[in-house]
Amino acid sequence: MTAALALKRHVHPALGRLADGRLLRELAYVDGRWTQAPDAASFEVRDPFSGIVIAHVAGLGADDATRAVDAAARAFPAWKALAPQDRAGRLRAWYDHVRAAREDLALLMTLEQGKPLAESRGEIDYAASFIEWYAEEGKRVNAESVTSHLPGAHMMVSREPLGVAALLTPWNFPSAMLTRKAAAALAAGCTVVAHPSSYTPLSALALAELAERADIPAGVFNVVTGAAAPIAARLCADARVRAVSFTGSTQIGRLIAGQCAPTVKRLVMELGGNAPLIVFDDAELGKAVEIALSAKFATSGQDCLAANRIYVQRALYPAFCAAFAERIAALKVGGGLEEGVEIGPLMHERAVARTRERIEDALARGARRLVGGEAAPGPLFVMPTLLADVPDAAAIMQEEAFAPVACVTSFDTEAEVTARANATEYGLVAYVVTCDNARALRMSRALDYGMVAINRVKLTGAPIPFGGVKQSGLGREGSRHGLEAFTDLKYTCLDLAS
Ligand SMILES: NC(=O)c1ccc[n+]([C@@H]2O[C@H](COP(=O)([O-])OP(=O)(O)OC[C@H]3O[C@@H](n4cnc5c(N)ncnc54)[C@H](O)[C@@H]3O)[C@@H](O)[C@H]2O)c1
Ligand SMILES: N[C@@H](CC=O)C(=O)O
Repeated sequence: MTAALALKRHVHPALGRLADGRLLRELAYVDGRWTQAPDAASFEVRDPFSGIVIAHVAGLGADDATRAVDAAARAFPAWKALAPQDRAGRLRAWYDHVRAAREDLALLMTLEQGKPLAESRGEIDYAASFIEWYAEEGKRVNAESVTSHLPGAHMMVSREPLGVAALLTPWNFPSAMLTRKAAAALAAGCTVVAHPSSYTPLSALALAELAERADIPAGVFNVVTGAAAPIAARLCADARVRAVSFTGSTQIGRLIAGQCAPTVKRLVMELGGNAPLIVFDDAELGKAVEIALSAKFATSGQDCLAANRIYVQRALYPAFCAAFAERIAALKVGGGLEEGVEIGPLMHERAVARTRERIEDALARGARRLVGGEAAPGPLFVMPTLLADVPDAAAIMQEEAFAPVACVTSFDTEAEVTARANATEYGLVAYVVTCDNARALRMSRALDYGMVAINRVKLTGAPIPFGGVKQSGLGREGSRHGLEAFTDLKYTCLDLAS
């Protein structure tokens, strides 16, 4: 089905704003062809704000995933054999197309994901930055040399692409999570089979359209749409798939790691967060509140980096709660296309029900609701909420809220708050707000997290190694480490006498 037909069939009024209608793709992209499911199965993609169906996307199955791996395996030798500069040229062209289509890509993202348009534009910039970064970094895939310990032998070490990589991406960052993985894999010389979340496949399909325009060869970049469980299971079971890179919950990450064990694959896992944000009483109140607001409410709280547990030192606690409550109550809630909206809908009904249960659990355990509970503008909304005095044992402090609900509690000493912040199976990011530099460094060393932000929120980007410790993940994305994750070291020993 062509995009033009799709535009006629779907009635979402905002689709008329697309400057380039061909970016709305409903078919999967396999071996350089736009591909229907053999039984023509499809699934609906809905705008979570209005509930209006935006598209019917091809519902491929496990056998189609195998066909995509066939294509990726066929394409691998030629893609690997290209000079890194040639691969870089295609990636650079892909980057240019993404930049040029920024407004359309942002619109599609807001329609399928619900996030405010300004956040979608920011995500497109973020997504494009990974393509640009890896186009350059792919030219520098170097390995160390080894001084021979064997007489008459010359030793060489190189980095070789792993082969076919499966990329399983989530709905909260539908473009950036795909390009952060795909650009690294492609720059390393791997070929890719991507599976986007069925809530947000349109962003991935638009990126495939732009990859095709960038002359990325058939079979090198494939997007298989359809139910996650059978497709992911088939990709994990296929011995030709040498790496699986997944972003999503720790629960599904464990499942995928288990499915990959029989074929011993390289795993890159970007999983859950449960981030602590620690505000010491020497902090400037206004700055601390702005940091908390941004660290908690970006992406409407549906962010693996979201501040899930906010610890405020006792002397500052009452003033912090009052000022934070005032800022939260003023957040503008609504559809992502409305001017000035800061908080959009959640992704699905399960998330709304789960959030309500967690709020009730916290209240039953003695928490106080300072903001929230008002009527919402639609069924998938949870109004921005502030809970104070939330005990550490509450479910919402133990699990990621993934919703616009901020939980605040007080603490007395540095040692106490460090222990409480570390008392979790997660270890992605932690935030610290203090004017004492020595304490900031002590905290960074003591916090068992892969990333620590001190006196600021924004810390990500293409040059940094993004990732967590403990059950927040395996490996790193971004930076040269993200590229090396898609390579193996090859050691060659040459006999100098022959
Ligand atoms: N780290 C992240 O960026 C991220 C992104 C999305 C969701 N999450 C996590 O997910 C939780 C809430 O989201 P949810 O209810 O949609 O969670 P979920 O666990 O149902 O889904 C999470 C992701 O996993 C994928 N998935 C689901 N079942 C799968 C399977 N059997 N095989 C392979 N992939 C599968 C989905 O496509 C989705 O993208 C949150 O608590 C959060 O921790 C994390
Ligand atoms: N916000 C994260 C993605 C996780 O949800 C990022 O910046 O990469």
